[in-house]
Amino acid sequence: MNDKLSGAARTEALDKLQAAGWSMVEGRDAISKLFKFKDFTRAFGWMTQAAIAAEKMNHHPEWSNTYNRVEVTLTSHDAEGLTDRDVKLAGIMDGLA
Ligand SMILES: C[C@H](O)[C@H](O)[C@H]1CNC2=NC(N)=NC(=O)C2=N1
Repeated sequence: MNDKLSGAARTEALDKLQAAGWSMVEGRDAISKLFKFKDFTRAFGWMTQAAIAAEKMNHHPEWSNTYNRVEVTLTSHDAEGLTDRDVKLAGIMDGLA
């Protein structure tokens, strides 16, 4: 699928994501954010909700969890870069946190 973000739409989307704590991944067209929770139960509960939302969108995060922290990377593998799907999933994840 070739729906990679570009031009003004990309700049605007990345500005908003950066203001929300997301940053560009070095060497990849991807964004990442470290989510921190009170404890493991909160972290895993959030992951469960985010996983259900991701599955509904058929758009899946790269992520890892250690105790109360979840490191998330988003990119669109089929487009080999950032798309609206990443922006949407990032917004959902922020809303659930
Ligand atoms: C076959 C299936 O539709 C694809 O593999 C989907 C599933 N989830 C996905 N998630 C992400 N992040 N990128 C993709 O390109 C992607 N593709």
